[in-house]
Amino acid sequence: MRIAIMGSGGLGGYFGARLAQGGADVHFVARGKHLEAMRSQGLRIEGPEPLHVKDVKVTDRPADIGEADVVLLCVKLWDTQQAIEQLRPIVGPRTTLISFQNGVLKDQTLRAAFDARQIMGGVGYVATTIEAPGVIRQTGPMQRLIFGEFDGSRSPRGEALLAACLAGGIKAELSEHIQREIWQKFVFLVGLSGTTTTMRKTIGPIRSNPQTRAFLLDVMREVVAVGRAQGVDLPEDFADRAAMERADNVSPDMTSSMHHDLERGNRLEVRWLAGGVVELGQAKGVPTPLNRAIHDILALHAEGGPHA
Ligand SMILES: NC(=O)C1=CN([C@@H]2O[C@H](COP(=O)(O)OP(=O)(O)OC[C@H]3O[C@@H](n4cnc5c(N)ncnc54)[C@H](OP(=O)(O)O)[C@@H]3O)[C@@H](O)[C@H]2O)C=CC1
Ligand SMILES: CC(C)(CO)C(=O)C(=O)O
Repeated sequence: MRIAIMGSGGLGGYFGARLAQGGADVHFVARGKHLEAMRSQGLRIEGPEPLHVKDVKVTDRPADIGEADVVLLCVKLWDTQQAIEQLRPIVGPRTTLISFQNGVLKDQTLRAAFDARQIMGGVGYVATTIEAPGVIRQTGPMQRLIFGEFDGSRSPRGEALLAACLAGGIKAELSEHIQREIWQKFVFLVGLSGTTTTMRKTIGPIRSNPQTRAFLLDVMREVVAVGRAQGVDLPEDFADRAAMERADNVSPDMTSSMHHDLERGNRLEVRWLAGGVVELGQAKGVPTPLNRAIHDILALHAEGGPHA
C-alpha cells in the first residue's frame, strides 16, 4: 500500500513515521528546512515512544511519488487548497483520501476537489509539534487515529489501512460513525484550543481553576448545541460528561496545536475552530457568544506575527 503523507509536521510526521516503522510504503511530502533535515538525517520522534526512521522517502514534489493508494492530508487548514492542487497528479481513480486535519468543514473542501467516493473521514489524536527540522516532539502518551467510511460500512480499504496502522503501533480504529467521531473531537478541540490559546496556559491549570473550568465547559456546550442543530448525533450532555472527562484525563502539561502556533507567531486555525462554530451556529440560529469572544480575542494574532 503506497501511502502519501501530505504535510509531515506534528500530525503527518508522527503517524507517517509509525506507519513506516510498521513496514508501510510511506512517502512524505515536506518543504523547507524540515525537508532538508528529513533527507539528511531521517525523521525523529521524541517523547514517550521515541522513534528514528532513518531512510525516509521524502519530496517537495508530490508528482514524483506516482499514484498513491492512500493520501493522508495533514497540512494546516490554511494550506489545504494549495495542497489539493499539488496532490492532483498522485490521485488516480483508486486513490483514497483522508483528512486528519482538525475541524468539521475539511471534508467538504475535499469533496469539492475530488470524487466523494474516494474520501473517507478521519480524526487524529496526538499532541505533537515540529521541535526542530526533522524532529517531532510528542507531549503525553495519547496517540490514536480513527477513520471510516461516511456510509458506516467496514470497507476493504479501511481494513487495509487499519492493518498498516496497527503494524506500526498506532492505536487505530475503523469507525462506523465517523461523522460523529469528527464532531466529538471538534467539541473537545474547540474547548482546548480556545482556552489554552486565549489564556496562554496548558490544560492543567485551566481545568483546576473553577472559573476557567466553567468557561471551558460552556465553550464546549456551545459546540454541542451547534452540532445537534446541524443534525449530528451528539448526546445533549456530551460536553458535560465525555468531553470534560477527556479534558480531565489528558496530561496536565498538554496544550493545543493552536496554542503552540500562537507562541511561535504562526498563523492560527481559529477561523475554522471557534470561528467555524460561530459560522455554523449563525446558519442555524444557535447563539455562540463564547466562541465569538475567542475568535475576536485572537483576531489580531490569526495571521501570525510576534505577540507580547
Ligand atoms: N499537531 C497535533 O498535535 C495535531 C494536529 N492536528 C491538525 O492537523 C493539521 C496539521 O497540524 P500540524 O501537523 O500540527 O501542523 P504542522 O505545521 O506541524 O505540520 C504541517 C506541515 O505541513 C507542511 N506543509 C504545508 N503545506 C505543504 C505543502 N504544500 N508541501 C509540503 N509541505 C507542506 C508545513 O510546512 P511549513 O512549516 O513550511 O508551513 C508543515 O511542515 C491541523 O489541521 C491541526 O489542527 C490534529 C491532531 C493533532
Ligand atoms: C487536542 C489535540 C492535541 C488532540 O489531538 C489536537 O488535535 C490539537 O491541538 O490540534
